Amino acid sequence: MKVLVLDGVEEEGLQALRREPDIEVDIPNKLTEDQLVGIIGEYDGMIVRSATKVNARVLEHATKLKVVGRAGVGVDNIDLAAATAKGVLVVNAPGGNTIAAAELTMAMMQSLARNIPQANATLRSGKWDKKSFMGVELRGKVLGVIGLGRIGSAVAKRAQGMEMRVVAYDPYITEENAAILGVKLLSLEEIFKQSDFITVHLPLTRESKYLLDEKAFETMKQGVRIINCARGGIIKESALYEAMKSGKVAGAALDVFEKEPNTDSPLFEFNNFIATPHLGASTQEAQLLVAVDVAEEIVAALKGEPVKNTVNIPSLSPKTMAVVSPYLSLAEKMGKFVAQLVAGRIKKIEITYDGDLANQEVSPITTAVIKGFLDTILQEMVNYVNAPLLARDRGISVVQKQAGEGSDYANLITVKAASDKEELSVSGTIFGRTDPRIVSIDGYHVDAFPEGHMLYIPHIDKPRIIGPVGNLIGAHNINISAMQVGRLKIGGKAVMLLSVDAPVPAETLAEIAKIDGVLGVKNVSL
Ligand SMILES: NC(=O)C1=CN([C@@H]2O[C@H](COP(=O)(O)OP(=O)(O)OC[C@H]3O[C@@H](n4cnc5c(N)ncnc54)[C@H](O)[C@@H]3O)[C@@H](O)[C@H]2O)C=CC1
Ligand SMILES: O=C(O)CCC(=O)C(=O)O
Repeated sequence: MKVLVLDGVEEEGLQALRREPDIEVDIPNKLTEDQLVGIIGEYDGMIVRSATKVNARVLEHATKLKVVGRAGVGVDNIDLAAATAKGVLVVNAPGGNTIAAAELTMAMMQSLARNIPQANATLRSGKWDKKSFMGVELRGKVLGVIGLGRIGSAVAKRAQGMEMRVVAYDPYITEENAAILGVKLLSLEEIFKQSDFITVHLPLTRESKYLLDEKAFETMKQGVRIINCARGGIIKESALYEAMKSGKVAGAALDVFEKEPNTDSPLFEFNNFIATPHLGASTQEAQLLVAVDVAEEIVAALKGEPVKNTVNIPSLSPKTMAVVSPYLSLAEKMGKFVAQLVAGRIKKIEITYDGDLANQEVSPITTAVIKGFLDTILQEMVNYVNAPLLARDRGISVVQKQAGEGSDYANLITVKAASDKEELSVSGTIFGRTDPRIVSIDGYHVDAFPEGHMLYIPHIDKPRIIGPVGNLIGAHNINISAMQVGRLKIGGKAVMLLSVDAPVPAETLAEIAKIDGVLGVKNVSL
């Protein structure tokens, strides 16, 4: 597999990728969009920061691409809708650059308060000018934080260390969580009214675009100072320009712009405006951390293992991850198993969770079943991102049920598939924490390790079935490594599940089907 690394991602952090013998890492110099379009078809994975635009055109040519990793937080340079439609997983590396961005915000705030960049420039131009640079103290000032997530919280803590009073607006966090930080949650209007400094730490979304516009500046305190180390476009630059011109805003610091790169903003005409070229994450520590994180995520994604920081499917909390990850592989295999057994046009897949799983967040396990099922029947790439969409597009209704009828197992997953011809169900469990088993097929008890090649033979429970089946398979020199037989009553219907070292050829299947009492025979490969 090949992974393309762009945008100067810290190479030292890519050890997780380099350790993988099956993964080749390419780190070319800067590529134009046309160059990227020309080569992207060779790659299974790619890692970017913010410069490369992973747009619909690039994704259209990415025929092998399975995962895009963002070495950082913001994914506005990646077309998520196009990636999802194509089944390309997008992962990011949040957390690694939190402190870097929070520290830059603090540096911006102190620079605004004390005119450090301007005084430095004046002095170096040969002027010892003390009078022009009278500053203000941060102590006792009100800091309005908009977006109290990872970075907003880190900024709040640091500002409190400087004896500022911190208030925040974030509709998605609770009063309790804000109170733990010693921060009071206010409405946006109150933030505008009360704050001496306002800093934004939220993603750029339809909702947050131009959150600070003409109207917002009007309601702010005279002499407010503004900082944006999050995303260009949260602040409307033309409105900021007018507010600085009128004197309403006493200073502004931007690390990010509506259009980047930007070297000729009209805002540069103001001496009380300071700017950096999107340096929020540019510390050695942050770049190493995000590279390490994203490289690990890419390896997990390419190996088909669970990923933590997915952007275009719901991220799993470490707690949920710990619960679901042992079941993902079993669930995928159960989906494959059912897909190979059930005949006809599939209409519905119902997944029921019992035991420990009855009260857990199991939707990723449901997705794993669907992924396994569709992987078996579709040519196109199926993954955790597009599996639910592909099922919906094919008119397959997916039903998830918890706390079913109860079972004797500590945990039990039952996958029931209904087609226009038949209904069939398979149950599986994990013994201990890691030992997967298929424990029933259509209500018939079995105990099979879901791996490799298997033969499923429903039959009538009577003598001279098992022996002839074994003889026919042995005659073709195929080794049987395990055999399970389940019946509900003597002489009734029974199922046989054989684990074999190779798929059984079609002609042998035909011979087995002719044995008196055999009701059907199917190869299953997991
Ligand atoms: N300048 C730079 O180099 C860097 C910029 N960033 C940017 O900083 C921003 C924040 O990053 P994190 O703190 O890691 O993200 P986060 O996801 O931890 O926090 C974002 C917070 O914004 C809140 N939020 C979302 N929509 C909102 C709205 N309409 N109004 C108010 N609050 C809203 C969320 O509830 C969340 O608490 C992101 O845009 C990220 O891309 C991050 C790292 C470096
Ligand atoms: O990678 C960078 O330099 C920018 C980081 C950033 O903006 C983010 O993580 O959202």
